[in-house]
Amino acid sequence: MALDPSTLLILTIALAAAASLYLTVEWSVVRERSLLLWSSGFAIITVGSFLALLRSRGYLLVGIWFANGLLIAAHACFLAGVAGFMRTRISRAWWLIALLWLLMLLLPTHAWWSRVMLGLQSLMIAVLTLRASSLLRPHGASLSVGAVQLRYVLLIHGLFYLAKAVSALALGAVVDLAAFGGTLIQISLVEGSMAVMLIALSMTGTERHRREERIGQLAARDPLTGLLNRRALQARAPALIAQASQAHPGALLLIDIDNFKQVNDLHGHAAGDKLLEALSTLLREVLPDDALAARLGGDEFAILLPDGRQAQVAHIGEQLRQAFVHVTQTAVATPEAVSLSVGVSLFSTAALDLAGLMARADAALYEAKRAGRNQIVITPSNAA
Ligand SMILES: Nc1nc2c(ncn2[C@@H]2O[C@H](COP(=O)(O)OP(=O)(O)OP(=O)(O)O)[C@@H](O)[C@H]2O)c(=O)[nH]1
Repeated sequence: MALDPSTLLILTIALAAAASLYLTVEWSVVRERSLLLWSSGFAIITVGSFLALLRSRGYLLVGIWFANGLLIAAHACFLAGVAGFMRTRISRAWWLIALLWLLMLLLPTHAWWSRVMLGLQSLMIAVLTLRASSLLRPHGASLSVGAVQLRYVLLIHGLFYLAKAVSALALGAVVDLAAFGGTLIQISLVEGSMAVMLIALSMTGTERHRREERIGQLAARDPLTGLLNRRALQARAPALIAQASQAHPGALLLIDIDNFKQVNDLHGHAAGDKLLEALSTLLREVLPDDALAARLGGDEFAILLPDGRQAQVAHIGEQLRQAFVHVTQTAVATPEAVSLSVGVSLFSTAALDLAGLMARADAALYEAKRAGRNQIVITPSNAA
């Protein structure tokens, strides 16, 4: 079936313009540079397809190959956008493509050059697209669904252009780029309109997902210390508590700064804030990676340890207590020592939930305060 190139071009113009507009609106909300680059790519495709449509009807506005060249520029924008999205820099050598692009515009008009133009153009687009797809490989961090979709859509699109370059240059296919003649060009027009739609769809998903992830992360954190907040601890604690067994007990530590009010009263709120930050830094240094550390509010912190053997917990508590006293002694002068009181609740079953463990740790903390502060009181698990 012979497909009407004009119809396909009009379809591509409409889809690319819609994609460009859609991504611009998305950019106006998210303000991510990659969205603007991708939107520019689609705007360039819109202009290129429009110029190609005019050329096919005999209106040659800017050089015979300019419209095809624009497709290379559009894919360069896609690559730059992907690099921005992945927070990576691409080599300056990619600017050579721009140079090659300009040189290609000087190719003669003769039909034979039509094949050369299509081959070189397809090769450049394939290289740009496959590079963009390879940048989207997850490096340690997992990618969102949108980003994975984009990676595969770009991979297939790039491979298609590679096959197109080979067929244009090596096979004896009929290629009349200027008049959109030949099966290869017709297939390419169909692939083009499909690719516009799929690439744009996966691009819009990528940044939105990242933004939602960022909002989720912010909502889970205490703004001053960056530790988990109470709500996030409540959400994550059940999974950790459920792991506890006689062989692998866990522990909940409640930490409260002693005489913290004196720091605020004598040295100002900012000095108090600095001390809270210093304690959170200590927690990050001393605690194992699998621990959950949260600021519950004011000068009160909670820690859930998956390794809750008594000796291990006592060691961590003691490390924190000593290191904190050292910090306060050198940083703030107060009538009474600013130190840490720690109440611990050990657990070897999931019999108690977070609230139950908190109540026990709170009782132990109260004991520590009553016994003169600056100490750790541990409630063993068999007291549950
Ligand atoms: N700088 C600062 N202070 C805070 C913040 N949130 C609460 N506070 C203050 O923390 C202090 C908590 O004091 P308390 O725990 O009641 O008293 P304390 O002096 O620590 O006494 P003990 O706990 O009994 O040893 C109060 O002065 C609050 O105003 C905060 O985000 N920053």
